[in-house]
Amino acid sequence: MTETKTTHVAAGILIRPDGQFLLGSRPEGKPYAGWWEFPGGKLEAGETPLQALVRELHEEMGVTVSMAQPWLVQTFTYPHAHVRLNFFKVTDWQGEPHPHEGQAFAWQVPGALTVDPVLPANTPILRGLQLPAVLPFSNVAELGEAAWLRQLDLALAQGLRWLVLREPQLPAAAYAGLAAEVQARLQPYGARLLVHGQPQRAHDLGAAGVHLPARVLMETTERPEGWCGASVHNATELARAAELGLDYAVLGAIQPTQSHPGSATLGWDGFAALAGQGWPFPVYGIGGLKQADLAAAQAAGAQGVALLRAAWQGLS
Ligand SMILES: Nc1nc2c([nH]c(=O)n2[C@@H]2O[C@H](COP(=O)(O)OP(=O)(O)OP(=O)(O)O)[C@@H](O)[C@H]2O)c(=O)[nH]1
Ligand SMILES: [Mg+2]
Repeated sequence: MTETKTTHVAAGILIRPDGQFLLGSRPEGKPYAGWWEFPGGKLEAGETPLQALVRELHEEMGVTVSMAQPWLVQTFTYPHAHVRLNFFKVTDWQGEPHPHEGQAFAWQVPGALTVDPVLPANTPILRGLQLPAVLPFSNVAELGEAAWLRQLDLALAQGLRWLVLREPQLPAAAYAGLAAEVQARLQPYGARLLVHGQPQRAHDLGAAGVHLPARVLMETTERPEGWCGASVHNATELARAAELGLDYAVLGAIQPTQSHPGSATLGWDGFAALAGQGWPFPVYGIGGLKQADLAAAQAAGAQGVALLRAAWQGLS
């Protein structure tokens, strides 16, 4: 039997207040020289990922990390190594990046890279960086179509760029008609529609992607095309989402909700225990949340909050 040795790596995503993040080119003489990566390197014996991150960023570019949050964990098999990459979001540091190893640096806008190629293991990370902090779910069921579309227009003008169209009460034809209305509104903003339900439905409606209910997630065996996330409630469902290589998961319920009365709730402690297990995608909290819960969510390790009723309140 052959045993695959795992190389543990820590890498830092330096994020400026304007949202741009830093990539560096790999120096000559290393595998994948010239490819773009997040600065970082291998853990030394006895080091934690955070300790390795702090050391590597200092060695490679003279930056002193003062604030770093563990973000995604990605495993990947290269011809030269099987790597386990611990990515951190670095939001505060001292010193300007200096190329101590002859590398080049480039600040990049999420979703609009100007450099290539990027190391193949980083593709999901670059997708994750495009996801919003607040993921809105539609609420036609409660507001009615006309009133909700008015709120959607306001939200788009205020920056909404992602939408999960979840209306399980609508028959297929009515859902398709609504999706077309919504697409026409999102398109001028370059906003993305995620259809709720089966992957085939998203394909037929020409949406940017699909949001799988947990039941559909558990019967899905191949990663759907386009953007794909899922609703999850436990470690088993999170593990399935990871196997499929999904872009995000929405984990809940955090608090009791009107849309799912009587469901079990996790609270932020329960959320943190599940979401903190080193998933390769960002995890949102959902269930009875408001915009004002964003800080608590992120403190619990969340990408942000998925909002249903609260996404459409207080807009004017
Ligand atoms: N630093 C870094 N390494 C990455 C990224 N993505 C990725 O697949 N890797 C892989 O992780 C491994 C470790 O990276 P490294 O070569 O930077 O290690 P290091 O700085 O300790 O260098 P060394 O080899 O001189 O000790 C490499 O196999 C590299 O291909 C990334 O974004 N940043
Ligand atoms: Mg390195």
